[in-house]
Amino acid sequence: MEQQTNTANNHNQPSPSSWPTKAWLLLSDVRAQSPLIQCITNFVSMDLMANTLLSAGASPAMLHSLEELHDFTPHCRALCVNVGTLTPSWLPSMKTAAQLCCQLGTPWVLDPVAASASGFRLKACMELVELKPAVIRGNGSEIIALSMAFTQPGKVSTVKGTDSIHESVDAVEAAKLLAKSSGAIVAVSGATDIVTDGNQVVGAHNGVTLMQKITATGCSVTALIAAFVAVDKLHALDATVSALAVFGVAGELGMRNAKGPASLRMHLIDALHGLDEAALQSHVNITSLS
Ligand SMILES: Nc1ncnc2c1ncn2[C@@H]1O[C@H](COP(=O)(O)OP(=O)(O)O)[C@@H](O)[C@H]1O
Ligand SMILES: Cc1ncsc1CCOP(=O)(O)O
Ligand SMILES: [Mg+2]
Repeated sequence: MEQQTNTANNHNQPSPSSWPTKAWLLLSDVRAQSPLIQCITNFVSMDLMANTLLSAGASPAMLHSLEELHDFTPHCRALCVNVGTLTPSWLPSMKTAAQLCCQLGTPWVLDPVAASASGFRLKACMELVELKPAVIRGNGSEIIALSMAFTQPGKVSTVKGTDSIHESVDAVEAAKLLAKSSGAIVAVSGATDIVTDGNQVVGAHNGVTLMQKITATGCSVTALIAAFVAVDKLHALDATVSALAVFGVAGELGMRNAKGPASLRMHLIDALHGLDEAALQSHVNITSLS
């Protein structure tokens, strides 16, 4: 039986001065509870995503076989679904796991990688959104493409591939529309990470530019969001903002020792593992944008 204490749940909507405390309490809860997080993700991201979850204190499991879901998924505290290397044979597993989570009240998080790169992928992402993710996290181009698919049927916003051709701030209105039409918290990563429930908009200003040059940092922060939502599922917006800020702070601290993307990847994981309250109090930079 996993420990269910949740110190962060005792806090109301954070004021700007209490965001670092909120982030610290949620990270502490992840470390104390070590929630089991199922990840159905792309081949590129499996390693970094699992190591991100482990270094934050969560317990990752990369299971995607349809045959295992009914036994395994009910034991998870959250699910992360990522369509990065989507094939028709994987989609039923993603949908079944998401449906199981909905039935069980388990939060699940969607990463719509390269959402409009193909008609197949966009349709799959839309079908997954219908299965009520607690959070959708993408880069600017992905959120604009997915939002447009729901709000302007027939129009397709192009994506280059998995990297964004938009700034996150250019996707604020699209994120709000997607949040309203889906009921999910929507997060747009970038220089400023933007999080919205459709009304309130919060910005997390942590991170370093070089994080864009490490593949699967976006995928990994989506999984970290799943871990934070697992320990505070009634406050998914706060959990999402906190996870993005914590990952960004780990990037900032890791950058002190990094010589380039490869060593940043290593030092970011080390920094995430070693994060303490003092580091979060001095580095977390979250503001209201609404
Ligand atoms: N210009 C930037 N400055 C600081 N952090 C950034 C910047 N761009 C991306 N990041 C961070 O890198 C991580 C991955 O984001 P992003 O590159 O937007 O996702 P994706 O890999 O899905 O395209 C996030 O934690 C985000 O905050
Ligand atoms: C390069 C690539 N191709 C398919 S999935 C993937 C990884 C994308 O990771 P991220 O969205 O975190 O950059
Ligand atoms: Mg991505």
